Amino acid sequence: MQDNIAGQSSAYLEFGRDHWSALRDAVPLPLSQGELNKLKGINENISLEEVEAIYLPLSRLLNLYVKTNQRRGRVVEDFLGQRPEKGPYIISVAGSVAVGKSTTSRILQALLQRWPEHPRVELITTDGFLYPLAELKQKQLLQKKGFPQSYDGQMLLDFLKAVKAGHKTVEAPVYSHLTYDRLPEMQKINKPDILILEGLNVLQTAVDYREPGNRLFVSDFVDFSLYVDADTPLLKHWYIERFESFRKGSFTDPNSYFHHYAQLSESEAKKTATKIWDEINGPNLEENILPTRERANLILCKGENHLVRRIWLRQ
Ligand SMILES: Nc1ncnc2c1ncn2[C@@H]1O[C@H](COP(=O)(O)OP(=O)(O)OP(=O)(O)O)[C@@H](O)[C@H]1O
Ligand SMILES: CC(C)(CO)[C@@H](O)C(=O)NCCC(=O)O
Repeated sequence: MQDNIAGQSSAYLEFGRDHWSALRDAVPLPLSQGELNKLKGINENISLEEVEAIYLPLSRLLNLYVKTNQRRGRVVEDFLGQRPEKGPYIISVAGSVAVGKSTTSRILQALLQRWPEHPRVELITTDGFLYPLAELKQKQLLQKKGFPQSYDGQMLLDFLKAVKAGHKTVEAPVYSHLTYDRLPEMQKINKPDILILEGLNVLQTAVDYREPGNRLFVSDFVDFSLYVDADTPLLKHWYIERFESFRKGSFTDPNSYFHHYAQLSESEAKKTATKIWDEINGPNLEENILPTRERANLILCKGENHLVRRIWLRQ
């Protein structure tokens, strides 16, 4: 499946791993020991060789895009004779459940904030814009969690509108994987240089509008979009593997929505995770997420062990 992307669309430049990683030579900033430790803190399974080979060149590419955008902003400023309010450069990260969107985003946040042109990089996930659990239950959408209709699309668009307009502080709702629900506290976005917006739905066009006639999409506010891709059997495997590590870890917390799963045996847990994948996350991937892949500016294709095998960059 992954190897078909370039065949389907000549709009993309294709890079093998070696070609791409050779581009890191031009990254002027080597990672300090403190930064390496910080990256390990994001995810202990991430290999530092992978960070250097894949994510450093990616941060350099994004730095070039952001700088170009900043230069374009200065043209408008010269033309107007004054500096207009300007929101952050927005980078979106899409892909399946369990592909590693949040890990990828956190690595990018750590790498991008090292550049002097954009030291303030904030990150939010669209999970916070899922309807609260009680509302999902009432709308009978619990089995459709993560599908387009399970998000408050208008709230997400209102948030992006305010951020892009350069408002000083904008609040976003926060989701907890532990309670499976929105948290009472909000996350404050304080006019960063870059905002990374991560979620299943960031390339989708089908959102639930309160205002008829409002045809804006998330992508209208996004400056650069990434899609993290992997073959479906691998994604299912990663989902089941993560469920298993939750069973031993966070599900043992009595506050966990899935606390009852902590009692399951390993084989029962595998069966449960397989069922959730086959009934919810797998169909959502096929119907709503994968069809958006070729809208992205850049596609990162992962293979075994989350190692990136190929990169496609829209020309
Ligand atoms: N680069 C990586 N190297 C090694 N393991 C990784 C990497 N990226 C993600 N993982 C692992 O893959 C699993 C899924 O990662 P993550 O939680 O980041 O995915 P996600 O796409 O944000 O998921 P969700 O949509 O459910 O929030 C986790 O177990 C994580 O530890
Ligand atoms: C919160 C989402 C939708 C996306 O991260 C996902 O993790 C989820 O909860 N999916 C529903 C089925 C499940 O529990 O995995």
